[in-house]
Amino acid sequence: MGEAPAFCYENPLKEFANGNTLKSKSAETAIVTGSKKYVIEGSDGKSTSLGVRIYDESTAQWVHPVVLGTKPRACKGHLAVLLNEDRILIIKKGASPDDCLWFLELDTQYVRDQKTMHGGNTEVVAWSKGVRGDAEMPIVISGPSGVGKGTLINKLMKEYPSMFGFSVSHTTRAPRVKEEDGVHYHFTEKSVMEKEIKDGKFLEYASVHGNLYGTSIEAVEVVADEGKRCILDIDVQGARSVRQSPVEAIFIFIRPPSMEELERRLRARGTETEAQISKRLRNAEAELEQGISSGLFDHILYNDELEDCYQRLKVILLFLCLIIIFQLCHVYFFGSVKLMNNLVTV
Ligand SMILES: Nc1ncnc2c1ncn2[C@@H]1O[C@H](COP(=O)(O)OP(=O)(O)OP(=O)(O)O)[C@@H](O)[C@H]1O
Ligand SMILES: Nc1nc2c(ncn2[C@@H]2O[C@H](COP(=O)(O)O)[C@@H](O)[C@H]2O)c(=O)[nH]1
Repeated sequence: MGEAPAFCYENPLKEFANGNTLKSKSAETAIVTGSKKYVIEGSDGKSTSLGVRIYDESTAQWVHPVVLGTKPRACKGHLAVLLNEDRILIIKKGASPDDCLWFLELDTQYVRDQKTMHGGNTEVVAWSKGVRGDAEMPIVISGPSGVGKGTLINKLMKEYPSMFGFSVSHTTRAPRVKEEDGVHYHFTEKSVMEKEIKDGKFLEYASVHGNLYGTSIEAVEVVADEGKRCILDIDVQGARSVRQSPVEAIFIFIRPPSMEELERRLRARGTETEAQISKRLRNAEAELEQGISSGLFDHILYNDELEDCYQRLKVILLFLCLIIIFQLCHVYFFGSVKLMNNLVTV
């Protein structure tokens, strides 16, 4: 299960075992790795979330890092365990099952990429939620523009409104007639979105057909908080970014029966100018190439007859539900040990 806590001001395990409320001093834990001591600040009665500061022994300085991701809500106390030298597992005291496990990422690929984006010399850490069972695994749906992703997703949401939730992306493109802000997209100014990307608010983003599109961490969490499985409609670049992120997801690529049919659908939709249609069709060729042959996707679906394709999509999703039921049965019959193993190896 990883390493023992490297350093704690008090013994939080003892406190947890006694069921005592932790005193304010013990609401902080510290983990030492290399020359750095990561102090996780618990509730001081004022802050609403857990804080992080770093003591760098090589410079004898305290540093306040850039903290990415949604911060865990403050709690009565917590236990911190260093895992694989690259992240700290936080177990919150008195939190609900879906809020009790968190990771503070110190040196994961994602954090290293973000450090580079911040110029290389800035300390960066990232929070990610620890409870990530299959039940919450998002579904990423990609495919060229006009292939029918939105149509398939709409059918799914209509048939299973309490099971699936749509991740509302941000985009800098102009709204189409009938598109609503906050429902179809969060329509955003480029400068605002660029700032939010820099602040680490996005799980992924990409420049698609000349505009910026991105999935905010909040958009995915809103759906997860509703207890629904999140559906992301994103391009292939975005799918690749999600693959490289700590988020585990199921990746589905939708392909058209032919380029001629794709063009027919795009024109029939009537939402793009001639120049935009040409651009989208040009990009479609590369997207199809990457979608089919990169090994990025778990499933590739032909959207020829809409109803057939929809049924095949449902078979994939139904299979996932069976796995979840199997896992729940496992937890029910064999206790929580297996569940804990899963959680810490996420
Ligand atoms: N199997 C199908 N057969 C015929 N027409 C289809 C099929 N699937 C979708 N369409 C139609 O094709 C058009 C494009 O579909 P849709 O808007 O869902 O594509 P999309 O992949 O979401 O595009 P974008 O990536 O640009 O958002 C729509 O007019 C839709 O009704
Ligand atoms: N990487 C991302 N791609 C996204 C996101 N939201 C939508 N998209 C993709 O953009 C194109 C064009 O969409 P349209 O609404 O302008 O037709 C399409 O392929 C979408 O899948 C996102 O958040 N990230």
